[in-house]
Amino acid sequence: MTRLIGKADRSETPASTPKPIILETQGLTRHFGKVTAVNNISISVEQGEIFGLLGPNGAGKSTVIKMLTTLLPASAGKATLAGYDITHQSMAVRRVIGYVPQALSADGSLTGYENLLIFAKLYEIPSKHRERYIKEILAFMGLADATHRLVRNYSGGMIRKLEIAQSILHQPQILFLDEPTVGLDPLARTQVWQLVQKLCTDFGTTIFLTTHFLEEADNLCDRVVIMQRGEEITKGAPKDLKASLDKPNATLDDVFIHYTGDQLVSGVNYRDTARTRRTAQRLG
Ligand SMILES: Nc1ncnc2c1ncn2[C@@H]1O[C@H](COP(=O)(O)OP(=O)(O)OP(=O)(O)O)[C@@H](O)[C@H]1O
Repeated sequence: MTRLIGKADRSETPASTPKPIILETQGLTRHFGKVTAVNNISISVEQGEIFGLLGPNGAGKSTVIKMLTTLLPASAGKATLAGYDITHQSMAVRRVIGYVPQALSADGSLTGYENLLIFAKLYEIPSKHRERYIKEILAFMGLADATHRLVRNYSGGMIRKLEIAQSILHQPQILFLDEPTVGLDPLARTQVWQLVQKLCTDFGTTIFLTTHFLEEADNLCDRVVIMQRGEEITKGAPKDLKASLDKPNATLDDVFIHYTGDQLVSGVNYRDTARTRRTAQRLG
């Protein structure tokens, strides 16, 4: 695929070279009435990084993503993406981001091609380029054979890939993925993660994701933030967070439990939620 953002192979950049900050928040806060969903979050994400937002149900992860994607106004604080302010330059922010929400965003009554055509029009891709771009992106996603099949006949993993295709058609610099592997079987989950990694390593796309699957966050993410009840609990590279526990062979699960206490949230604990979501059928 030739159109995605110019190659910025992370392996070519010496580890010590500081990379530009592409996303930065300062004191980002959101209230819903008396509920403080997100409280004073300050994070910075480097260009080309895979950054993970982790936390139990209700921690505030989706609310952070919704503010950063300009779907929800912040109650306080600020954030910039690729230099654009989410409050004062929301249209510019929307042009440089892609967003795959938790909820299903593909239309089952249309083919994969037709779904992408809608997004191509929304992104104002010139009509003479649309067919080529769509075919390129479907091939990149491994969906070329399913181009003209109705999406209702796709597997959950194929739909997720199509949704990612929709969100990167306009070559965003930053891709937001809210729980991208919920409800997928292990094979489909692995395929989605490989795709995410490929986007990042081959094309320099910055990935900002939320997940309940800590093992995957551990394998994929350059850095993570753990949130609980709207607050930032800890952040860092998974290997540094694990090393900080002073426990042999510590996992990111251990880190999570250490910092959050695996406390009950809305009557369901983290482990139950992760288990439930693992078996959930996204498409019913
Ligand atoms: N539109 C809303 N109105 C009122 N309260 C809301 C709204 N959206 C979120 N909240 C509350 O804000 C808090 C954070 O919710 P949020 O969905 O951001 O958490 P989350 O970490 O994404 O959870 P999950 O993992 O279940 O998706 C919760 O207490 C939630 O009930």
